[in-house]
Amino acid sequence: MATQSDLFGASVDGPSAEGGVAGLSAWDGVVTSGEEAALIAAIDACALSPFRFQGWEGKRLTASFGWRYDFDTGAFGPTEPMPDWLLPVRDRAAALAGLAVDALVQALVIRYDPGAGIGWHRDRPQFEHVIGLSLGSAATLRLRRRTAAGRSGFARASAPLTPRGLYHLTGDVRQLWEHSIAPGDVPRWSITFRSLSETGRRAA
Ligand SMILES: O=C(O)CCC(=O)C(=O)O
Ligand SMILES: [Fe+2]
Repeated sequence: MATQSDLFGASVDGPSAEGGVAGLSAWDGVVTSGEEAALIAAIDACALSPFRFQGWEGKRLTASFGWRYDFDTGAFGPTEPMPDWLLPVRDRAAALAGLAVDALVQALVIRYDPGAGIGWHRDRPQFEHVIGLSLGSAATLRLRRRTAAGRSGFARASAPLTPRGLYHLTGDVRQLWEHSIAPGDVPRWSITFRSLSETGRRAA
């Protein structure tokens, strides 16, 4: 049975400690261990390529379905449709987040080999809701938000990502906070579903 923890058990340091991190929810045990193994095998069977950003190549391996934002060129547009094996998890993700299934038009699959992580960022404004499923191993979603105090001031928070668990980023955590995952020493896989924002729909 999936359980939801509002605020995700996030621990927050600094100025926004009382407020927590609005917009962050998570559910444990959203897929079974058998489903997890099948999803990992399906991701590994995708044509994964290293994440590229303006000529720089990252260590994580990715493939996009439905819609694609190319960080190398800034191009945004439709791509290969979501494969059938992603649809049951997409439907579960949408139901838990309270969204229509057809709202989640993008899926990004990622494999993080040991030493691969994801640096500080906010997801592209062409997307709205962000829902991530973690597979294979635990990780920590690190969060930071610039404070009024000055250029180097950040409020920081973190939330545990459990394997087979799902997290949803909307509202403040999506719009105001940046997130990152430190490189691990064991592999981790993730599937991130996203809806289009008004900006994304206009660009489509
Ligand atoms: O692997 C994850 O759960 C995070 C992925 C992520 O932040 C992204 O692709 O924007
Ligand atoms: Fe992200």
